[in-house]
Amino acid sequence: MEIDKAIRESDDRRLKTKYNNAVYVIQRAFALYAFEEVAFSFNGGKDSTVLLHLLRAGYFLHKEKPKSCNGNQTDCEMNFPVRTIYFESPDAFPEINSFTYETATDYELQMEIIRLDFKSGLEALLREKPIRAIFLGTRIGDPNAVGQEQFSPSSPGWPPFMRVNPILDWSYRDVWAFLLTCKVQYCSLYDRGYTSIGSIHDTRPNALLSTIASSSGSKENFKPAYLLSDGRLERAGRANKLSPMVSRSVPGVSNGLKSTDLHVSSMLTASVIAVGDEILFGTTEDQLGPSLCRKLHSIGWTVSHATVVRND
Ligand SMILES: Cc1cc2nc3c(=O)[nH]c(=O)nc-3n(C[C@H](O)[C@H](O)[C@H](O)COP(=O)(O)O)c2cc1C
Ligand SMILES: Nc1ncnc2c1ncn2[C@@H]1O[C@H](COP(=O)(O)OP(=O)(O)OP(=O)(O)O)[C@@H](O)[C@H]1O
Repeated sequence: MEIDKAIRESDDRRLKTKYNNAVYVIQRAFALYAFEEVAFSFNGGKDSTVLLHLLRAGYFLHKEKPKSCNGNQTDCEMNFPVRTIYFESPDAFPEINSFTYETATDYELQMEIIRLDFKSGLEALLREKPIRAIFLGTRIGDPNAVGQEQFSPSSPGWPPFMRVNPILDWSYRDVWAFLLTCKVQYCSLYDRGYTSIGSIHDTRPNALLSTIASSSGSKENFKPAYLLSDGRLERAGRANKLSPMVSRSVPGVSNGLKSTDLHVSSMLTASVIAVGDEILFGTTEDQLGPSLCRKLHSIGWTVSHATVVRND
């Protein structure tokens, strides 16, 4: 199995630990549920691409290799029998759609396309199929990961199934370390500065990866997603990270990117307050404030005030 080999040969110890733990969770799920009772929720995003390869590795390690292969079975020859579900939306990027379809063909995934919202789609699926557990590429830091564990029952009001989150504890860096170490394909948008991908209306390249100052007037280019140094800012290009009040004011027009930009730049204003007698005494220089201002500016915020106040 190429993935397993690539990780074993890597000298990234942290990645090895993350990989082993994720594969352990996958094998636990395969031991708890029959293959026809599990599904893999795949949307062509970077996290679900990682999960696809982990699942194939976990499945391969879980199953005994057929004797006739003499251990020489290649990845392409390995049939992966887990049902794959993709909630296809008319608002998805064409690059995401084509990557999802191409990957399903390349890895012979039994992919079902669902053209309903998540909840209704899952209700319909569970009425028809004996599914009890669904693998997701959810990670800590995703807004919907709050309160979740590696095995978390679906929320109240949702159809009943177990959410299995093998990469819940993976960081942004871990995701890219895995994709680059294993040399697997990922959606081309990530090479154009997109770091987390929602719909065409609410997602744009991450400004922290811009190669030019926004004021210079020349065409803006973006570095690849794996060069983002602070993974906590991976959702900086997604408008729905904004407060509900700000998000609601973004109209759902077909070319929503421009109007989102307008709202982001006109509505996101910050004041930076440094607290410290030592700064006011002049014995310490405030280094955090200026660096925070630079960071906020680089992701499109306006800083209206920067102040130093006393400890009390
Ligand atoms: C297979 C699947 C199961 C889900 N189960 C739940 C759930 O139990 N409770 C819930 O609030 N949201 C559930 N969701 C919605 C996700 O929490 C989330 O909104 C979605 O993955 C989009 O994430 P994003 O905003 O990071 O793109 C589920 C989504 C999928 C695809
Ligand atoms: N449209 C969808 N169809 C199927 N599964 C989905 C869909 N949207 C989200 N999911 C599931 O939810 C997980 C978390 O979604 P999320 O958007 O955070 O990650 P991602 O799309 O894999 O990567 P990125 O954060 O770069 O967009 C996915 O990995 C996938 O398992």
